[in-house]
Amino acid sequence: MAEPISVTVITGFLGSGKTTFINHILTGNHGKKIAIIENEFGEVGVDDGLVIETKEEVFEMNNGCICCTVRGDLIRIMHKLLKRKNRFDAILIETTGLADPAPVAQTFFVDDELKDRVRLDAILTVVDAKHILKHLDDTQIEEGAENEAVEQVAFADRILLNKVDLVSEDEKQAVVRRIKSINGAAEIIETVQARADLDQVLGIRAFSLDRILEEEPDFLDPDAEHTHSSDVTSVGIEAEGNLDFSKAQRWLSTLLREKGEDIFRSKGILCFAGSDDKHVFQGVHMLMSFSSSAEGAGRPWAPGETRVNRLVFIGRHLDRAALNDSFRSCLASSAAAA
Ligand SMILES: Nc1nc2c(ncn2[C@@H]2O[C@H](COP(=O)(O)OP(=O)(O)OP(=O)(O)O)[C@@H](O)[C@H]2O)c(=O)[nH]1
Repeated sequence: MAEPISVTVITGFLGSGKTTFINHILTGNHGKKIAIIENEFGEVGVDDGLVIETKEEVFEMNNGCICCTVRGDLIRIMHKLLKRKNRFDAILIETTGLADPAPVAQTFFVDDELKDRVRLDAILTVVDAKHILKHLDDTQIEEGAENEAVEQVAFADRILLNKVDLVSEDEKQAVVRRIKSINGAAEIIETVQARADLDQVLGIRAFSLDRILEEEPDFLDPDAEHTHSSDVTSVGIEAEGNLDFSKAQRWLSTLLREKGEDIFRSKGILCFAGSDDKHVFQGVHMLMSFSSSAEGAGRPWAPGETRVNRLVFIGRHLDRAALNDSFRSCLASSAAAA
């Protein structure tokens, strides 16, 4: 029988740098044929426009959460990939920032076909050095629900301590201590823009079933209970039309300055009046940035592609009507723009 295909599960809280990491791998010199399975949280998917275009194949699963409702889809995609004549050397699975990696990993041990033909190489957890403590110590999570940021660190075989450019040495050491208190076994790799040495993250044979069973004795029980906190929700906006750049920038910077504690993650693909480029907006709590396809961010508009603004806000206490209204008031052609 052929050598099992290596699967890497990439997890990490909202905005930690998972897509950045995937892009780093895709542009790296690994000589492997890689398939990517992506699962994004939020009513409107944006990541398909943010993963850079390469010859690799990307499969999206955006109809629910990979660790709960769409595990059947994951199994179906995996079976399909295994049937391919020209096989993949490796499969990367990017989970949503709110996923528990354990049920995803379990899939490869309880499905009879996958068990024999796939080898879970590692669970890699990307950690945002600036924001992780806020989420590990989140006191607002509903009773009975899991803190997914803690689960993601606990289940990691290797941790990418990312965004070390945003913290001081003391802050970084505090994060390292906290990570080690949750998971003393995982090696920690410090990164900026998730630029880890590929030999340290792919084909590392780091996943250990024994360690996981120690951590979670019912890991192999397909009926094990698993409850997400339901107060973190998303508001998606999908609309044609050109935005006025200054208005949109003012709107988003004010919004994140005032509500960035509760808005964990925001991102979007935007159309601006007077520009043919695709523009990318990225927000993680109060930090935000704009970039464009002309600068290499995201894929440029394809010929004939309908230009649609797609934004998603993920967090607590989101005001859907206010977000939609303020978006509309930034349209260059709207009455409010006059
Ligand atoms: N300063 C800094 N920013 C980073 C670094 N790595 C990623 N970012 C930025 O952080 C933002 C989020 O990165 P993504 O890679 O989209 O994060 P993600 O984990 O895929 O996010 P979601 O899956 O949407 O939750 C983007 O604006 C990135 O450019 C880093 O090392 N330093």
